[in-house]
Amino acid sequence: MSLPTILENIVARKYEEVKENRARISVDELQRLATRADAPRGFAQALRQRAAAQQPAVIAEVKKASPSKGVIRANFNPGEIAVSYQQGGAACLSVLTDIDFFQGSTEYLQQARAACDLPVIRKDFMVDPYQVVEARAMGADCILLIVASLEDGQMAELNAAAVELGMDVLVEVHDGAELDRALQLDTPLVGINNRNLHTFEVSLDTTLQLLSRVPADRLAVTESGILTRADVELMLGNDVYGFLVGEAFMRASDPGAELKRLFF
Ligand SMILES: O=P(O)(O)OC[C@@H](O)[C@@H](O)c1c[nH]c2ccccc12
Repeated sequence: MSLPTILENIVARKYEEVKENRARISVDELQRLATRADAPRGFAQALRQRAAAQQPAVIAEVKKASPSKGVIRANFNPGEIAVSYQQGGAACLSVLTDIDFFQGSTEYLQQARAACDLPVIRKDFMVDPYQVVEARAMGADCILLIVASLEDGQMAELNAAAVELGMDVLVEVHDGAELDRALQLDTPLVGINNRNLHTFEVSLDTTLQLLSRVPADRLAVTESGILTRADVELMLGNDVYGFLVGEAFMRASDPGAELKRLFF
């Protein structure tokens, strides 16, 4: 028997976390909070607008740490980072809310979103509809669904829950079999993760190889490992306009200035 991968460890812990949270706040209470939350900002729409104009549509990530890299940014103020990203030309934000593996938090998402006008994706490992309601209650405009960690039925259920609450869905794949499953969902945003979440290996070829199989009515978002201007040009040269970038920005003293330097 092989050892569990990091993704399997994270997902196993997620089911526990959902149980703990449900014991603290009932789903009915969360639903009430979701009803009162600030109206969703159009996440997919913001990306599509840029891509239609053949401009980079950048989802800029607010990420303090990761399991593969440890602490990425010590001087971490989500509100300041959000403002800087907006000034640098980001279309949307991504905020890690996972506590145990990414040192993220709900508060970080709330602080980042309150500091700017950009739509925000809750970057976490969604396994239960409870987390989708939780996402809207904290103000999220979009959720991430990672195909590698979900059954088809679960994916459909989580997608429906998000749409019901007015949120968009970014469905993430890293190989052809996962892409086939992702395309069964009626969602406009397909993320191609260049980082294999089982092994942490990063290769931009992942995007280039899967790209031709993404239908024209979906927006492909290349995720992870975009570090240089050459990486950006490689993607734009292949008509990839959607980007999800964290580390390259988080390691710069001024994240938004680095965004502008790499993309504009
Ligand atoms: O920091 P990077 O290499 O630019 O990557 C950002 C983003 O793609 C990455 O954080 C990510 C993509 N999919 C995820 C799923 C869970 C956690 C994190 C991620």
